[in-house]
Amino acid sequence: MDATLGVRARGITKCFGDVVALDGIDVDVAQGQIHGLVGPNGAGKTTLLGLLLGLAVADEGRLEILGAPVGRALAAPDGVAGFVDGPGLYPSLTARQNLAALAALRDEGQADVDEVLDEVGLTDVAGDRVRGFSLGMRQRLGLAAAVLTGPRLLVLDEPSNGLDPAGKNHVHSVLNRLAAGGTTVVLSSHRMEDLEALCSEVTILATGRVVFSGPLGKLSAENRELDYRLRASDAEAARKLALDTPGIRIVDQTGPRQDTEVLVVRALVPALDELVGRLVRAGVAVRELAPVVSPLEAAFLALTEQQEAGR
Ligand SMILES: Nc1ncnc2c1ncn2[C@@H]1O[C@H](COP(=O)(O)OP(=O)(O)OP(=O)(O)O)[C@@H](O)[C@H]1O
Repeated sequence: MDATLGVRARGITKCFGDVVALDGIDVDVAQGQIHGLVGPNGAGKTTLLGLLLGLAVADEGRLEILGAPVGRALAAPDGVAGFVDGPGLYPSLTARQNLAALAALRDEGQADVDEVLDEVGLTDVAGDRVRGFSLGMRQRLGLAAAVLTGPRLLVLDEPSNGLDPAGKNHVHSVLNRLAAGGTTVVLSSHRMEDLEALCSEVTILATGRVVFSGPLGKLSAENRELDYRLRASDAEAARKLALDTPGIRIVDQTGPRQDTEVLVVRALVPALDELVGRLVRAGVAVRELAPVVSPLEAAFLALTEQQEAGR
């Protein structure tokens, strides 16, 4: 057992009849880390989160949570909170009443309820019945309910679903605060930009197997060519310099939103650095330079394509 890990999974397999939802997966999540689960639909993310929440038991393998082995009982392990398939809330109660009921069960005070409502940005609607809440408001209230239990492992399935930008900021700041205080967070998402903003490590799942697990930096640092959007002060001069720079290829833009002021170049980072140097020396200003898809999304697509090709 490793007490420094929030989650340690070894050889975890979970089947539903003939469907192998998880196929012998290994995952480590350090305590106090925000860890993202990524993968195509049906990859096994929710199944894994369900095992962490004690909603199901693995068929094979060993799962340790917060340093303790998980038994065969269907119950949330001590210190674990969260939700899969949306939070369980009482629709006929108000947001405050939902949390107050939970706080009463745990002998928490009303002050905690108001504080956590404020933290998720629901103070203004605290007196409204949950029945009328949008998906994003429910997600935030579900997070508030989980936070109220003072979890040491927080497990969230698609917590960003339905969130507007303000809601997303609230959720991110709650998760960052919890992690800074030592809470381990494991969450799934299809939104790469959220994962990149929040997570230090990710696990990519495809058809029940781990395709990658580790720091985001390791994914971006891998020797992979990416497509970059380049907007320069002189588009024609930039195009000529790009054509002359070894290791740079110009990619035709497709789709209805072609922008003649923007060049899309495919390159490894050193060739891109060389091109930027040449642009600057030629007096061409670089106004925008960013990957067309993020390194996580590119790695995710490449890894899952590789796996599909190998099947
Ligand atoms: N209760 C269940 N009964 C039968 N099959 C299930 C059950 N739960 C999950 N599965 C199957 O297990 C596989 C993994 O599903 P899971 O929900 O874990 O994937 P996911 O990565 O969360 O997908 P999504 O991104 O669509 O939420 C899928 O093939 C799914 O159909």
